[in-house]
Amino acid sequence: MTRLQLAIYTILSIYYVVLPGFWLLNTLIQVKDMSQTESILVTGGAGYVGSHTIVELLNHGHSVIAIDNLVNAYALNDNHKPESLKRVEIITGKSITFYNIDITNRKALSNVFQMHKIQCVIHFAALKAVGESVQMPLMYYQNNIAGSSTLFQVMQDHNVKKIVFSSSATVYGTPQFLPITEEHPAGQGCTNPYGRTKFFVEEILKDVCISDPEWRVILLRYFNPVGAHESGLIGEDPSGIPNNLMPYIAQVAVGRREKVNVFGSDYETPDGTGVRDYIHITDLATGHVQALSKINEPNFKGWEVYNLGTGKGYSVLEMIKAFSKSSQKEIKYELSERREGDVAASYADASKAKKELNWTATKDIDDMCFDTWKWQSANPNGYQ
Ligand SMILES: NC(=O)c1ccc[n+]([C@@H]2O[C@H](COP(=O)([O-])OP(=O)(O)OC[C@H]3O[C@@H](n4cnc5c(N)ncnc54)[C@H](O)[C@@H]3O)[C@@H](O)[C@H]2O)c1
Ligand SMILES: CC(=O)N[C@H]1[C@@H](OP(=O)(O)OP(=O)(O)OC[C@H]2O[C@@H](n3ccc(=O)[nH]c3=O)[C@H](O)[C@@H]2O)O[C@H](CO)[C@@H](O)[C@@H]1O
Repeated sequence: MTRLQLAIYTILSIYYVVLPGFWLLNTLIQVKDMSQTESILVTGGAGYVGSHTIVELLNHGHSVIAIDNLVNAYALNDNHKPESLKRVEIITGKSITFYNIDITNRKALSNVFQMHKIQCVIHFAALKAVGESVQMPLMYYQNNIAGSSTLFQVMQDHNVKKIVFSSSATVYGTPQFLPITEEHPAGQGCTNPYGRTKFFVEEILKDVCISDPEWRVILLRYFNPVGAHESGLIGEDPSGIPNNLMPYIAQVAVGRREKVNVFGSDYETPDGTGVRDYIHITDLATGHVQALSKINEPNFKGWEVYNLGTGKGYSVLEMIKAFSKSSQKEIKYELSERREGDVAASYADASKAKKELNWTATKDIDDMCFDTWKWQSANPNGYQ
C-alpha cells in the first residue's frame, strides 16, 4: 500500500466509521439523558393557554414534553413543530420536545410515556367552541371525554398519577351568588356540551382519586383568559370568526372586522352589558406553575379545585373602551340581541388560590389590552 493509499484509507475510515460512531454514541447519551430527566407532559401544548404555560414552565426550570394533534394550532406541515412552540423556544431560549399525537390514540400516548420520564401531566387538549359543541356533541364527547379517559388510562399504566386539568368557570352555570367561590354548585347549570365535557372530566378525575389514593389532581377553573405574552410573539389565534370578545375586539382594531356586536345591553349590570372576570394569560400560566408546586407537596392528597381569576368584573363596553385606549384605534360597536346561554355577570372569588397556591393575578385590564394589541398588530393574521 502506497503512502497516498494509506492516507486516503485513513481519511475515509475517519469519515465513515469514527465520526458516525461518535455521532451515534452522542445521540444515545442524549436520548438516555432525556429519558432520565423528569418532564412535565403538556397536552394541547401548541394552543393558546398551553403555549403561554410552557413559557412559564421553562422559565421556572421545568423540562417540557408537548403533544398536540394540531386540530387548532398551526404548523407548516404535520412533521413540523407548531409555530407557537417555535416562538416559545425563541422567547425562552430553550428547546421543547414535541409530538404530533392525538390524545385518543392510546398506543401513541403510551410510546411517549415509555420514552420519557413523566413527572406530572398538565392537560389542556380539548375542543372548546361552545356553538360547535351544540352542533356536534358527539365529536366533543369523543375528543374531550374519551380522549381524557384514554390519557388517564395511559397515565395509570405508567404509574404517573399527578395531573393538573384545565377546567372552566362555565361549570358553575348561571351564578347563584357573586363572587363565585369553589363551593358554588357545579354541573347542573352547564348550558352546552362543551361545558358538560369540562364538568364530566372533573368528575372522572374525582372518581379516579377515590379508587386510588395515590392520584393527585388539581382542577383549575379559569374565568376569561385574554391577552398575550409581553413579547408579542405568541397570543390567541382563533380560526374563523372569533366567538370570544377579546379576539373579536382585536380583529376590529386591526381592520379584519368592521364592528363588535355587543350581545345584550339590558342585563342587570351597571351599563347593561355582560360582565366577566378577564385574566391575563401570563397570570393564568403562572397559576399552573404554582399548581405544580402544590401537587408536589408531600402532604397533598386527592383532588383540589381552584378558581383562576382576578376577582374583578368588567363589562363589554368597558373592555371596548380600554382596548381603544391601548390601541389608539376607534373600535366601532353595535348593541345587539343577547347571545343564548350567556349570563349577566360572572367573576371569581380567587382567595383560595391566593391562600393555598400562593398565587394572585398581577396584571390589569390595561396590560391585557396592551399585550393583546401588541400581538394582534404584529401578527394581523395570527401565526400564518
Ligand atoms: N381559552 C379559554 O378561554 C378557556 C377557558 C376555560 C377553559 N379553557 C380550557 O383550556 C384548555 C386550553 O384552551 P385554549 O384556549 O388553549 O384552546 P386551544 O384550542 O388554543 O388549545 C387546545 C389545543 O389542544 C389541541 N387538541 C385538541 N384536541 C386534541 C386531541 N384530541 N389530541 C391532541 N391535541 C388536541 C388543539 O390542537 C389545540 O392546540 C382547553 O381544555 C379549554 O377547554 C380555555
Ligand atoms: C356561552 C359561552 O359561549 N360561554 C363560553 C365563553 O364564555 P364568555 O361568554 O364568558 O366569554 P366571551 O368572551 O365569549 O364573552 C364575554 C362577554 O362578551 C360578550 N360578547 C362576546 C363576543 C362578542 O362578539 N360580543 C359580545 O358582546 C358576551 O356576551 C359576554 O358578555 O367563552 C369561555 C372561554 O372560551 C367558555 O369557557 C364559555 O363556555
